[in-house]
Formats: sequence, C-alpha cells, structure tokens
Amino acid sequence: MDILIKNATIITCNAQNEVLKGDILIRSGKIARIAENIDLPVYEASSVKIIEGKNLIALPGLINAHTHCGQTVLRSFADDMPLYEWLFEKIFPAEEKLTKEIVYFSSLLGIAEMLKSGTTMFYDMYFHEDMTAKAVQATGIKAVLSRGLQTDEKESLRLDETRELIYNYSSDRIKVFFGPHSIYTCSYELLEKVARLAQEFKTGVMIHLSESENEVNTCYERYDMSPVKLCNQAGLFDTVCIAAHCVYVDDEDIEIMAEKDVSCVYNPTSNLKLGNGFAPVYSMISSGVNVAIGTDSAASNNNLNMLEEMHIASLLEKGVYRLPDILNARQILKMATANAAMAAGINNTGVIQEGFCADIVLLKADDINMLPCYNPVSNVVYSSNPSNVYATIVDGQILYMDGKLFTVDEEALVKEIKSIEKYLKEGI
Ligand SMILES: CSC[C@H]1O[C@@H](n2cnc3c(O)ncnc32)[C@H](O)[C@@H]1O
Ligand SMILES: [Zn+2]
Repeated sequence: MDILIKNATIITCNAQNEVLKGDILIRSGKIARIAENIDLPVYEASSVKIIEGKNLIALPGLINAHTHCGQTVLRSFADDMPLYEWLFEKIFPAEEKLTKEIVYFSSLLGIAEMLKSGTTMFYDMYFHEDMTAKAVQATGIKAVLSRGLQTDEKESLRLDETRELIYNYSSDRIKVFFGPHSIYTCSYELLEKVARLAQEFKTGVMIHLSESENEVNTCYERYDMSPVKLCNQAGLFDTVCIAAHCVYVDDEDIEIMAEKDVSCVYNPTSNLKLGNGFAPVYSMISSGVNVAIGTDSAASNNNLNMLEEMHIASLLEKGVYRLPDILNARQILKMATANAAMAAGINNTGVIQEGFCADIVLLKADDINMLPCYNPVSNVVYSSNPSNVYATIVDGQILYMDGKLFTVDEEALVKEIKSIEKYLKEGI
C-alpha cells in the first residue's frame, strides 16, 4: 500500500543537510514526492495509508555497516576479555555448535532487534550465511551479506558458498560481497584470490582490518608492512572495500584508504569493550576517507542498537581528540545513513530524496526524553533510544510500527531462542 506521511519533521541527510517540515508520499516502495503539503485526489485517498507525522521525525533508515547477525545467540556468552582470547578461546569453539537452524533463528533475533531500533539495512559476515539470507528475505529488511572466509582445509568450500550466495540470493534487497575475515586468518594468497574474484563477480569485499595492536604487530613480523598496505598490495582495494574497525591506522594507511576509496566502519562499542581502543575517525574523515558506523555483533557489543552506537561514536571522538566540535550530530547521522550506503556502492538509499527507496524511520518527537526539541538532529543522535522508534519502513513496507513487528512472530522467536540457549548451555 502506498503511504502518505503528513506534517513530519524530515531530516533528509542529503548533500545540503536539509531539515524540512512537510509531507512524504511513498509510491511503489519509492519516495515519490516530498513537499510542504501533498493533497491526494479523492479517488486515491482510500488506497493510501495516511500517517499523521505532526509529532514525528522522519529520517533515512539506519544502516548497520558491520555486524554478524548469526552470532546474536552468543550475546553475553563471553564478556570482559581481549579480542584474541574472546575470539580464539571462547567464540570460535562455541561457533562449532551453531547449526544452520540456529544461525537462522539467531539472524531473525538480530533482525528483530535492528528493526525495532530503526535499522533498515545491515552489512554482515558469518557462516551459514544462506540462513541469514533466508531471514532477510522473510523479514523484508535489506542486507549486504558475506560468507566469512579463512585459510584452512575448508577454504575453497567457503569460496563456493560465496558463489552460491551470489547466484541464489542477490536481489534488489540483498547484495553479496566476499568476506575475508582478516589478514591474520587468511593467507596472502587467499586475499589475492578474493581480490580477483570480487572483480570477476563485479562485487565488493568486507574485512576486519587493523582492529588490534596485536594484529598490526604480527602483520609487521610476518610481512614487514601494515595490514592496510598488505591488503592494498593484495589488490583488495581495487574493488569496493569496506574495512571494519581501522583502529590502528597510521597517516600513510589513511592516505592509501582515501586514495583507494576504502570505506572504514567505525565500531566504537566493540572496540572499547574488547579493549582495542578507538579509531582515529576524525583524522580519517579529514583526509577524505568515507566512514560508516557498525555495532559489530551482539557477542561483542552487546546489542545491535544503532541509535546508541551513533551516540557513543560521537562522544568517543570528541573526548579522545578533546575537541567538542568534531563529529557533530549531522555528521554522525550521515555516517549511519548516506555514508554507509555509499560504502557498499548503493546509490538509491540512505537519503530521504525523491526517487530513492522508501527506507525510512519515524521517531516519536514528543516522548519525554525527546523534549524539548531545539534541534531534531541532536535529539536523534544524543537523546533517542529504541522506545522512540514509531515505525521502520523498508522499500515502502511497514515492517515495524507502534511496538509490533509485522514480519516476525516475536512470541515464537522468543521460544526458539530460549531453547537454543538451553542447548548451547548444555553443550558448551
Ligand atoms: C568467519 S565468519 C565471521 C567471524 O568473525 C568473528 N568475529 C566477530 N566479531 C569479530 C571481531 O570484532 N573481530 C574479529 N572477528 C570477529 C565471528 O565470531 C565469526 O567467526
Ligand atoms: Zn566483526
């Protein structure tokens, strides 16, 4: 059904950073018109859903640019430890127990959480990624998916799975990238191979890059260069490349990333929680690097709430650089919307603009924690929380409204997750 949102405060995230007051007409999944007042002809009025937006803020759907949705069932499974201990001693062994069915329900759980907190698209790397793709199809959210790749005896099997994902699931709502996990789990030869394949399949790459000091030190020991230089040399930057983390990048790395159009995904909570530090985002942006924002997974964050992630992203950089005027609310919101779409080479979402996909979030502007409102963008970034989300709309479909998910049976999902929790508690 087409939708007319009336009298809303519209944060466009367009190039002019316009904030408007007015109406948005959604037709056939696209933003058909934005105007101060849109009157529908009488014969059309009954077939259009009208949403009174007087007390609503409309913004582009948030894009979680780095997560592992299939890992949501490992929320609170391993906390308060450094990355390598967390990953190699706790997470990798636990992941051995995750069946296809578990990854499906885990993905549903993650998607439900994201829809409830205003996310309309997410970029993901995991195994059994076909199950995440099925959960994406079932719920109506959008995603850029990748099968995580590593070097071991199953390396070529995983590449085959990526090809299958591309053939079976690529659509208007799903893009498939190659997902080399990191420079410490992939051989140099695999990185080179992935670079060639991504070009052959005309797609992109997502990788964990320069996340910890350990990663950088071992990279220098093994290859005598930084992880960024290694990826560049392997050809990974000759295609669309999304680099998650980039905590330990120096000026030369940043220069390479800017020149090669490599996008960074800033995951402040995960970086803080795993004790890795903070990414020099302000320096990257000042050098022309495109930066988006991600939550990483519920096993390292421990939530998939992009509203919270935007808030922390802004505060952390201000504090670290001791510059309160950097990464202002407008910039942060752009990172979580337009910049994220740009990172994956997607040019029809991330902005509220005529002709673009109707991927829109409506926030309640009259909730107690959102008042008063001298600046709606500030209130979104610094004050909002998921309880303020009124509706999450993807391609013009209302997937969440007024506390109800329309494509997820929440009660059944809760039951499934509790039984998975029981099984994992017994088995691990
Ligand atoms: C091989 S599928 C993806 C793989 O990545 C793991 N993972 C999740 N978060 C992180 C992180 O912050 N750094 C490195 N690896 C991470 C996840 O557990 C999967 O095994
Ligand atoms: Zn990650």
